[in-house]
Order: sequence, then structure tokens, then C-alpha cells
Amino acid sequence: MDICEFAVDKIRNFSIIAHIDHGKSTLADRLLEITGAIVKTDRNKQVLDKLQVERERGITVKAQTASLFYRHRGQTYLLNLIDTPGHVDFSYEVSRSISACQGVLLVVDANQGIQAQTVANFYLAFEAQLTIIPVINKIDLKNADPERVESQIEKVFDIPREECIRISAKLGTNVDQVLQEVVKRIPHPAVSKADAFRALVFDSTFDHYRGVVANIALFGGQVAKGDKIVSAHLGKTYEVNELGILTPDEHPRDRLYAGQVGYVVAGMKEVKEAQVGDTLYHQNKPVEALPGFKPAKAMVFAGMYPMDQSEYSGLRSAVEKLTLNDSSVTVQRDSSLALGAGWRLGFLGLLHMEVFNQRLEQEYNASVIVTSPTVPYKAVLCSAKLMKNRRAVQKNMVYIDDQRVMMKYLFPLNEVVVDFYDQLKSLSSGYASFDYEDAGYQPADLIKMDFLLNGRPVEELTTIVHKDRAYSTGKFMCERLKDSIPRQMFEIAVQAAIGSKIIARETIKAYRKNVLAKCYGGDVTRKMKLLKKQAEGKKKMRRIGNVDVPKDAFINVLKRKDK
Ligand SMILES: Nc1nc2c(ncn2[C@@H]2O[C@H](COP(=O)(O)OP(=O)(O)OP(=O)(O)O)[C@@H](O)[C@H]2O)c(=O)[nH]1
Repeated sequence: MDICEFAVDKIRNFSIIAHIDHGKSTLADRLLEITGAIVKTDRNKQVLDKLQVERERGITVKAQTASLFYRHRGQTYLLNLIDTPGHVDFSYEVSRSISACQGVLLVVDANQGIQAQTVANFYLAFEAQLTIIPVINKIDLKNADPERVESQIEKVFDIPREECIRISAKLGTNVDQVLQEVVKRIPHPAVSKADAFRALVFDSTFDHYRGVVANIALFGGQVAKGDKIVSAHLGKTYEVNELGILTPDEHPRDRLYAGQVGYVVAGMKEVKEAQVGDTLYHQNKPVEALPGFKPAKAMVFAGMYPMDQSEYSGLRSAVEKLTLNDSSVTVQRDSSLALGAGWRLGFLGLLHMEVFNQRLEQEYNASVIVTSPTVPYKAVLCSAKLMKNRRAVQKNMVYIDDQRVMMKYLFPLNEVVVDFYDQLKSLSSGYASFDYEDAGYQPADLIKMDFLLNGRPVEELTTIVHKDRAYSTGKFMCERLKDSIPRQMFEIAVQAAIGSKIIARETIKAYRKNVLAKCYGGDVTRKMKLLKKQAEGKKKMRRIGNVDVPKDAFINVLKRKDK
């Protein structure tokens, strides 16, 4: 079917939004199968989750899109399904994908009910004034309780229970009804082919042969191959080399029209040129930019170094290639005396960082050392120089039903980035869920803590901690250092200090490792071999004052806690 034939009133643009694991991708697969976009087999489970990491982790990282053709009451409709990432780290991508739509399917697990990201995603859709169709999934589960979930939806979102559709995405139960309701309830885009061309970039990926592939939703006019288009954000002009629709594979077309969703390739060299939220228009026909563009903002920072400095240039090219594909990662060159040359990278959140790391390893075979993540602070330097458990402040509390409560807190980001989510899950036996948004900078009692080996500071370990945490952090890091530094010929004092005040101390006892102890008799070559080995071992050490510190010690101390 040629999509040129589609009148705007036969188009529906929608997203599926859900808390993680509530079955968004499974439902998307079923919709693709019913409309014949993909053939039903066991292998195409979660077709929209393209990246290897996404499949392994079962989470969606990059938004994917598919145009579906659906017959309803003798008419063929073009349904553009825009998949959204399911994790809090990517909420900006969710909000952009949503703004390309007129409606959403809000999927809620029939057993788990409303969770943190159900609420967060609901409000993104609600604020964008979209039609929201609640879909209660997994009704096939033995302990499914759709009645209770419908009550929650009525209470929390003020949506009448009659509007909920009960389905099993896994078995396909009532999935066709979902498509019928999409056609009935979601309005067609209010756009016109006759207007000036205006398109929202809601995702972009990098292709080694063609450059940037930008996914766009047309809010007005039309665009064809050979057209000159401009990015509103950068003001740069490009020529359209290729465009088409996604089904979900790319299908080149000559032209895209208002109301449609598709992809465009226009000689952009890096994804920064097609940032999510940007507006495209025809050269010499400027339009008002679509609202809501904001450059992705890094919230969590970590150092990344090659395992071995000889791998530096290989890793550099891998990092460059990966960042071509993900404009939300910020990169700054950095170097550490202990770990050599590397980078300081900024990510949207912890999961984003892990996914980046995993992609480096899987797609580029790179082995890297990632230091413990930190969050940005603004420091006010005074003339004297710089100096409740998670420091949270409760903001509000709402009972969702007699078993669940939703609480809002103001948290310092630093308290959340490392192990908060794991602890919350374990304390609540997996029942609690969590979502967050940036609340800006707040003043706090923070201090700078140094670590000393025999009185000499180890600069790469210097850290910023809250005053109330200084003692426990100092003690913990000193213990880790003690365990990681081998005994030497003299005693070593490991100390944590705030200014000139020592707040924690461990001692590494003196010891002489006699590598020749096991060599009885006079085999000179064997002795020489052992001595050489010991000397090589020393090369991997960094000398701080008179103390030799193995590289591994830094890695152990800087590395995040192993889960
Ligand atoms: N029993 C049952 N299981 C389901 C159903 N739908 C999905 N699941 C299972 O629930 C798990 C999560 O489903 P996904 O489709 O990956 O969830 P998702 O919301 O896409 O997750 P993210 O992509 O991480 O946001 C998978 O193991 C699915 O097989 C259903 O209707 N019934």
C-alpha cells in the first residue's frame, strides 16, 4: 500500500508507555504480528528491541518505530507505533516520542498494578494532552487482579474503569480490540499537507555508510528526496538523500506527508546534528520550532580508562563511534596518574552508563575500567576554603489502594546514583518501584576528603562526601585500600583526612616478600627469572611517596561496589 494514499484522517500516531517489564515490547510484537508487519515466529520476540544489550537486559534503550497498516470496517488505517524506552534514565526520550503522538496505550501489569513509572509516564502523556487508553496486561497470570488495577486507575488517574482494556499480550487475548480502540479513540493528527514542511526529530541513530538516520514525525507539509532542509537548533542546511517509512525495517519512499512518521538521511555526520526534540524545515521557509527542545543533560559522571594504556587508541575510536550514536553522552579527555589517559564521561543515569559500558565491551571488544560514578556539584569557595539517612525530605504521600502508597521525596542525586535502587528493591522484597526527575541544585554540607599513604595524598581518590557520611566513607575506603595494597618492607599508614584532620586510619604491616625463598640450591637462571618477574610486577605499580601501589588497588577502590 502506498502511504501517499493515506488521508490524514486515516492516520493514528501512538506510543505504548508502561512501567518496566509490564509488557510493552510483548504487546508491540503482537500488534506487529496482527497487522502483518512481521511473521509470527518464536524468534522475532521483541522485534523493536534492536540492540543486543536491549535483548539481554530485556529493557528498551533506544526508541524504535513501526508503521502498521490495519483494516477496520472496510477502511485501511496507517497506525504509527512509536516505541519508547522504559527506564527512568531515558524519560526525555519518552517525552519526545510522546510528543509525536496523539494518544498512548498505558500498559499496566494486572498483578503488579500501578508502579512508579506508570505514574511518571501517565503524567508525560497527560501534560501533552494525549488520549490515554489504559491496557491491563497479563490477565492470564494466576494471581492477576484486573479489578483491583482498574480501581487504582480510577483513583489515581481519574479514568473510568470502563475505559480499561484487559489483555494478555503473551497469548494475544483481546489484542485486536486494542487496535480497534486506537482507531476509535485516538484522534488523527491535526495537520495539513498544504502547510510549510515542519518535522519533529524524535530519535536518531548513526549508520557507518549513510551517516545519521533521523526518525521524524511530520507536523505539516511534505518532504521529498533532494529537498534542502534546515535543523532549527543548529541552523545548518542539509540535502535529503533518502527518506522512507519504518515497518519496522526501512522502506524508502519518494516523499513523506504531514501526519506521517518515518526516517530521513540527509548527510548529517553525527547524531548531535539531529538531536531528539529538534525541528526540521525547508530552506528559506522557516517555521516556528516545535516546543520542548532541550539538549540531553548528563546527571552522572564516571571516569573510563583502558585496562592497558596500549589499548588507548582502540578504545578512543570505540568511544567516538558509540557517542556518534548517542548524543546524550558527554565526553571529556581526562588522565589519572594511576590509570593513565582516559575520559570523563557524563550519562543520563546509572543504567545509561552501564549500557554504554556493555556496548563498548560487546560491540567493540574493549575492556575498560569504569570508576565509581559521581554527580555534579556547584561549589562556593569561602575564604576558609572548601569544606537522616539518605538526606531525603518527604514532599507528599498518596494511598493508591489499601496495599500501596506513593511517596514523593526530594533526594540528593548522589544518594540515589549508586545503590539506592538495589536497596529499595531488597528492603521491599521487590515490591517498591522508583522514578526520579531533576529538582535542581540545593545547598548542602559537603566536604572534600583526601586519602593519604604514609602522609602523601593520593589525588585520584579525593572525594566529595556529605559531612554526616565522612566518617563511614573514610573508614570504608581505608579498609578497601588496606586490602588492596600488598605489604611492603615498611609499615604503611592509610589515612582519610578532612583538611589537616585525620578521621580514619588503617595500617599495613611491614613484610618482605622473598621471591627466592622457594629456590633451594644454585639454579642461577631460575633465580634471575624470578627476580625479573618481580621487577616487572613493580612496573605495574605506582609509587606514592615511598609506597608502591598496584594499579589494581586503584581499580578496587574506585570501582563501584560489585553487586
Ligand atoms: N504471563 C504473561 N507474561 C507477559 C505478558 N506480557 C508480557 N509478559 C512477560 O513479561 C516480561 C516483560 O515483558 P516485556 O514486553 O519485555 O516488558 P517491557 O514493558 O517491554 O519492558 P521494557 O522494554 O524493559 O520496558 C516478559 O518476560 C514477557 O514475556 C502477558 O500477557 N502474560
